Amino acid sequence: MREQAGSTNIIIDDTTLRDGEQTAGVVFSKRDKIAIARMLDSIGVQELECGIPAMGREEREGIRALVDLGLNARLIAWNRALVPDIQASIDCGISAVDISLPVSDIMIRNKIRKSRSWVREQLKTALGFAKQHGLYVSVGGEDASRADHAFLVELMRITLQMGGDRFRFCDTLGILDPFGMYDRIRALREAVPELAIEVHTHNDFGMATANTIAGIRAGATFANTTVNGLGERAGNAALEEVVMGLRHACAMDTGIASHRFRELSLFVSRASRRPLPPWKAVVGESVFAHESGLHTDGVLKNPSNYEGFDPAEVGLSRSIVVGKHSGSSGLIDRYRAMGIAVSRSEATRLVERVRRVAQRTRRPLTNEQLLRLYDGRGAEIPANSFCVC
Ligand SMILES: CC(=O)SCCNC(=O)CCNC(=O)[C@H](O)C(C)(C)COP(=O)(O)OP(=O)(O)OC[C@H]1O[C@@H](n2cnc3c(N)ncnc32)[C@H](O)[C@@H]1OP(=O)(O)O
Ligand SMILES: O=C(O)CCC(=O)C(=O)O
Repeated sequence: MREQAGSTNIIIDDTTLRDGEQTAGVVFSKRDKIAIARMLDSIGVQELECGIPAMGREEREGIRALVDLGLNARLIAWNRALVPDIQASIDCGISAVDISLPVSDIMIRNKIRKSRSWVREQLKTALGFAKQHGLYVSVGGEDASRADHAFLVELMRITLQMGGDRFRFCDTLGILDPFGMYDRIRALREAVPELAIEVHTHNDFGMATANTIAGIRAGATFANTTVNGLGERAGNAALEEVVMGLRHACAMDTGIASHRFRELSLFVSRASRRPLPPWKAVVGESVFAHESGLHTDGVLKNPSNYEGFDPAEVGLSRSIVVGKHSGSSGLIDRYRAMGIAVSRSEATRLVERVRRVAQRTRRPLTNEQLLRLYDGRGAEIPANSFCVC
């Protein structure tokens, strides 16, 4: 198992407890929030966006309970650029805040119905208040991907001058592609190299993870993620995908211990009541299941033929499925696991029968079915006796 590639200065700010819970219809119990925060902390996630104090008493109590855990991870709370919101964060014992402002003309005009100068002044007021209270501040540029570059640079310079700690570039609608993301972040890095950039992406076109990684490659050092990619509409960039993608596609290690990803994903899936698809990248139960004859043969000879990383790295294990697309190598291996030695010529004969059964039942075969085929009783198997594997 390889947990540590060259380690980097990338900070994962996981927002499962904020944007993840904004998934329409999702509500975490206080107990689940605590358990999720503890798990994320224990695997080394450096920062948790943990909620929105302005939502009221119950949310504040939940945030306070997280503060009281004394985690290693920094807790950061989301706020509008309003002094009372920030005061509510302070009242929860929070020492780091995201101060969010819509920054595109579309949202400035049509959502908050204000002007660029209002945004500028409101940023100064809110950031000034937060800094007077000694808070760590990420300034959130909502809808930054549709904003004017020069205006973003102006806001970043205000942030820097007033002691803000970083700027969050949000692709709020998930409309960028990785090339666009790379160019936007690169240009902002070059314009204001002294201010750290955080990337927050959405998955509306299935590009959230790719866009996050593109942002990191362009120089962002903070990345927002959510477990299982929960989040508004099509969700955010998935923690497990970003961490494993950075590690294996970019040789950048976040230092996060990935071997509990499957356990974490199952927990969040249950807590959010959002099922985890078997094919879910990185953590789905089937992502290391091999059926196709040529793949199975390759994997059995050496797993690296068809696996981008060792399943143990994320707490999964490999399985060989016998079904319609199987070949003799996979079948021999499966019978061997059942304690039965099958020759290649026997396997070739059996493959034909396996295919017929799988075609009829439209499912992989169970050990019991394979035993019956081996004993020559396959034709007796009634279709309705087959279980789903
Ligand atoms: C892109 C994102 O994910 S941002 C995070 C979004 N998350 C949420 O909305 C979940 C939690 N939200 C809530 O509980 C509520 O919306 C609250 C507590 C924040 C605000 O509730 P309410 O006061 O009832 O107002 P409502 O929900 O209608 O919010 C709209 C108001 O916020 C203002 N607003 C929106 N964003 C901002 C901002 N970043 N800074 C300042 N004001 C803002 C709007 O202009 C509007 O004010 P107006 O009525 O004067 O035009
Ligand atoms: O911090 C912000 O500005 C908003 C973050 C967000 O959830 C978004 O823009 O999608």
